[in-house]
Amino acid sequence: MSLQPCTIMQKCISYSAPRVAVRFKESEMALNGKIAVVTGAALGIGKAMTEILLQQGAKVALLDLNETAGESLKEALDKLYGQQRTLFFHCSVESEEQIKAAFQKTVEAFGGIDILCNNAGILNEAEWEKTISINLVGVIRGTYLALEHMSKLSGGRGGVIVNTASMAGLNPLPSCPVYTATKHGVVGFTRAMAAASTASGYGIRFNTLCPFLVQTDLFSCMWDRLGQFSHMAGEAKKHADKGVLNVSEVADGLLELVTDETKNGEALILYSNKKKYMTFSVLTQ
Ligand SMILES: NC(=O)C1=CN([C@@H]2O[C@H](COP(=O)(O)OP(=O)(O)OC[C@H]3O[C@@H](n4cnc5c(N)ncnc54)[C@H](O)[C@@H]3O)[C@@H](O)[C@H]2O)C=CC1
Ligand SMILES: CCCCC/C=C\C=C\C(=O)C/C=C\C/C=C\CCCC(=O)O
Repeated sequence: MSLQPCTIMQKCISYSAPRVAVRFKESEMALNGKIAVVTGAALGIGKAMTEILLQQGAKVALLDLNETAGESLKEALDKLYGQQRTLFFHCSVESEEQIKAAFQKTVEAFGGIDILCNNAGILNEAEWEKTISINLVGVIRGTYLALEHMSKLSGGRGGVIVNTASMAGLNPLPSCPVYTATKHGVVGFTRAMAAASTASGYGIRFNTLCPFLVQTDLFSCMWDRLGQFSHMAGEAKKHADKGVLNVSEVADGLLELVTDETKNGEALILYSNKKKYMTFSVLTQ
């Protein structure tokens, strides 16, 4: 697989139409009547998550900082699924106010929230504070605000929250220490929330997706985002040789975590053509 600098790659990226909508009969759709929110929904993994949730019958609120890409995706999805199936909100996960407003409008339009995918993330070792703010603080903020609508303790129906971490949430990526720290944080936060939910009766399951490399802009553009670690860019080639996932493989992983009601506090590791659940050892005294 060849890796290319961001500028060239962006010219190569063309809009790929969402997968065909009418693949399933209504009775076969696992998420009929469910309401989902996806952050970072306009491109890459979030876009594929949105598509699979729609294919399975859910209504989806798309939240993204990129207004142009978000609105153009909404327009394409309207043609396939009808205008009533999706909402788009121009929203940064760094803004408490914007997330709050997006959740509130979703509940008013669709009648609740059953599924939250905290997916928005960046890789930028040069802007490391922003990386922490989006990748980790954004996930915590989204989760806490969603609890107000989803938790059975506050009148919600319960549901499932899936946070996009990474293999870098389980193993170190030496060229990206801050990205690694944020993704370890997401895995730890999610596991703790899963246990808190069980202990407190939120009625919400919490899981993480931990993909290896995925063919998206984040991956293609990492060349100029490594900051003081840019001399380690060759590491990418070594990793890429082990295989790169496509976004629909990650979306399939999401569907498994959303639909399998036995999964809570799990980290689903996704490699190209294979997947497995992380086994965590628990320290006892
Ligand atoms: N591409 C990869 O190799 C891997 C990516 N991941 C994770 O998957 C998630 C999605 O990444 P990709 O789809 O690859 O990236 P991407 O760059 O293709 O898409 C990210 C989306 O998030 C949006 N976004 C960025 N900052 C935002 C903010 N502050 N508020 C709202 N939306 C924002 C972008 O506008 C974009 O639509 C990230 O959390 C990333 O860390 C995990 C493992 C591997
Ligand atoms: C040179 C830097 C490579 C950067 C690659 C670009 C994007 C990566 C995004 C990720 O989320 C990373 C995903 C997987 C790799 C993480 C850990 C590597 C573990 C190494 C191993 O176990 O083989």
